Amino acid sequence: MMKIAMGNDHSAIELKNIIREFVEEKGYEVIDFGTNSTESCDYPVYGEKVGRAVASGEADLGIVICGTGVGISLAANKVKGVRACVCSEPYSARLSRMHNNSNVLAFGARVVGSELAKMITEEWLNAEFEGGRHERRVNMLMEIENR
Ligand SMILES: O=C[C@H](O)[C@H](O)[C@H](O)COP(=O)(O)O
Repeated sequence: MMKIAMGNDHSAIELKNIIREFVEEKGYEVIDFGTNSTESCDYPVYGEKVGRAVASGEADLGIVICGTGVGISLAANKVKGVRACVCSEPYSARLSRMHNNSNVLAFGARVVGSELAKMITEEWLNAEFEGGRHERRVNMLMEIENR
């Protein structure tokens, strides 16, 4: 069973729970790194947790949610091996896997509604990396981490 690491800040608990259920219904196992408290917290903590879970192989993919998706995706992207992207619509979400082999999806709980978030998630999960010319470019991206 494929494992999805999920993380969010205080702004995104409700949406995280909706997406968690949606993803579980599709047959994925979710590792929930929180937060599950409505108390104000700091998104870098949860973005890093999800990034490390994906980079280490503990999870196959990750989904992170904060107010805009920006801060928590920046945090996940600081972890070596992570390619996180903020997507507010399904087309970019799909192409981020097909061309960029993204391994963490981010969106904003204050930006997208729950139905749009489900569509974004579904397109992303169903897409596959195309390889070919994109493989060279993704390898170039990852080489930046070694310089
Ligand atoms: O990129 C950052 C996120 O959107 C945060 O969710 C946001 O900055 C939190 O804002 P506040 O502390 O005002 O709820």
